Amino acid sequence: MEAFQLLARGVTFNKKKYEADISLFSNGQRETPRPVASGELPASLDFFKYAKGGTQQIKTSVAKPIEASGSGNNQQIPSKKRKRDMDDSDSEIEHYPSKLPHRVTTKGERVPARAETFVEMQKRFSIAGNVMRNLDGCGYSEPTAIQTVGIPILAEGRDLAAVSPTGTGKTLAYLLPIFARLKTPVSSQEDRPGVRAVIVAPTKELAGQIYNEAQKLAQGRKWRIVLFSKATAATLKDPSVRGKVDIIISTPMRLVASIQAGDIQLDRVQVLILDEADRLLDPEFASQVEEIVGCCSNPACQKAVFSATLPAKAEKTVLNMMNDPIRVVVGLKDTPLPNIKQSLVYVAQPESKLPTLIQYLTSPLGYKPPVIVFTSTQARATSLLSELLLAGVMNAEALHAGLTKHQREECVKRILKGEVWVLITTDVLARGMDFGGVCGVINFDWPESVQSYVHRIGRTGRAGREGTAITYFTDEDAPYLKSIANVLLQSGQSVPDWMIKLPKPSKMKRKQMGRAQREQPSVGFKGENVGRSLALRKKDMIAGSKRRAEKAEVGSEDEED
Ligand SMILES: Nc1ncnc2c1ncn2[C@@H]1O[C@H](COP(=O)(O)OP(=O)(O)OP(=O)(O)O)[C@@H](O)[C@H]1O
Repeated sequence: MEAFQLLARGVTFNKKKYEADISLFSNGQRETPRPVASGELPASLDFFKYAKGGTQQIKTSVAKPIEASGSGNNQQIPSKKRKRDMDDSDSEIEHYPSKLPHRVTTKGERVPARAETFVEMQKRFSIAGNVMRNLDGCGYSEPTAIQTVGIPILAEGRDLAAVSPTGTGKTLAYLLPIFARLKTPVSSQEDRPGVRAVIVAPTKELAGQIYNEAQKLAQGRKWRIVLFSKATAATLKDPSVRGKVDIIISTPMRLVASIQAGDIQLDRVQVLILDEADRLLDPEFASQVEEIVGCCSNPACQKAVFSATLPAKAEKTVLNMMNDPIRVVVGLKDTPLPNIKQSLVYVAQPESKLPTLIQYLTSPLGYKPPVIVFTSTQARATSLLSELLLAGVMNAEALHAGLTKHQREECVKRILKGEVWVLITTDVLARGMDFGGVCGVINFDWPESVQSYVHRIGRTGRAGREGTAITYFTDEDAPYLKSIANVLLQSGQSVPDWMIKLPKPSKMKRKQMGRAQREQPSVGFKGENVGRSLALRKKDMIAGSKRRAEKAEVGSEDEED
């Protein structure tokens, strides 16, 4: 069957009409890789001989949505885990906005009372009328769980470490209190204290998205919100310009470059937010973030961190930076919401991933666009795009850190306009990005960590919508299955018994796996193996794309960050 798929690549073929002929290639048996979440242990994976012991499914019940009254059911969670989280908590509440039940655990001294509606928040925290109208304009009628709890905490000036699943509205949970705390735009104040709030995010794309959200809320008033780039950083060198800035949104590297050049001071910052905090504490960013935190030297500076995942070590670090903090966890840590239907698909060999994906994307039954496909490296994203285009997959694009700023921005615009059906990317887009209505995520390459898995699949199933997440795994990935299988189990999905019984890979093995993922060769057969005419088409396509990239380059002003 695979041979048939390879030979037929790039050819439009009515598979339904010639079903009988196709079946000749499959030797009467379909070898199509299949989801194993509900299946048996593939013989080649039975390293530990679990198959004999049966492949009984573990099935935890999926949380039932609770009624708007808010009385009711907890998400079903393994009892051991539930106990651990409850021991942690000072209070436990449930919330239901966006159609999903959420269990909320808070820990800390004198936790401010939650606010059930935006109107209640306006009354308690004197939120400006225009911000309320803008909320309405965005279609936000009731707060999500993290908003009901997080907004009062921040609006009352407390430090906060918040963990809430992907797509549950964390951005608004910190933007709204910033506007409440800053009260009036700096331009209407006499002393022009400048830069009063700083939001740090790990990628330019995410910083840009937060900026757009902040602008939507700020409409109608003279808030000065700056998305930090080389160009804006240059204009802020002038103290009279800087003095009029309310909020800066930046990646760590860009902000630190300005701090080190003496072009910006953060000593009057009143609110510092670290979005995707655990990522910001990775070695790549940690020293820069430390420097930013150190420069926000105002003793009254309020600090808050947000993420869908916060491993224990990162949590300890952030809590140490804070003053009398409150910790909030919505749902279970590191656990996707049950509205994302997850499956693990066994594909045996790395070479089988491509035909499996092509079959999925060209199936006569169709798939629901748009989908996001994650690869482990930029080179694999680029080569996978070439292969998909050759196979006739429509409206596919690749977006990764190897593109210029202009190319990345243009691609994001096309995604937001709905012009991209298949977006191939790397972990650069795994966190925070909110492309409304993404129907599915495909992990073409195995994610390097549980956190990466949770954030990748969180690009779908946002704001209470449904989504699907498919993860391919090969024989080589099998030793790392257990941790992801546990995530599925914890979020209420079916997982075969043998997966849970697999031994946990050591730290050393996990490191090796990360290296192996990054060292994978390009995807596909590099032209010469798929026939001369296809190779020529591929060459033309690459030349065309280079020409377009060069053309785009002319218009681009700032390629850094
Ligand atoms: N109160 C609300 N009512 C309806 N939709 C909302 C509300 N708050 C936020 N949203 C929408 O929910 C979506 C997800 O929000 P957001 O991007 O802030 O999620 P997040 O929790 O930060 O996710 P991630 O962990 O992936 O960064 C956005 O499209 C946003 O517009």
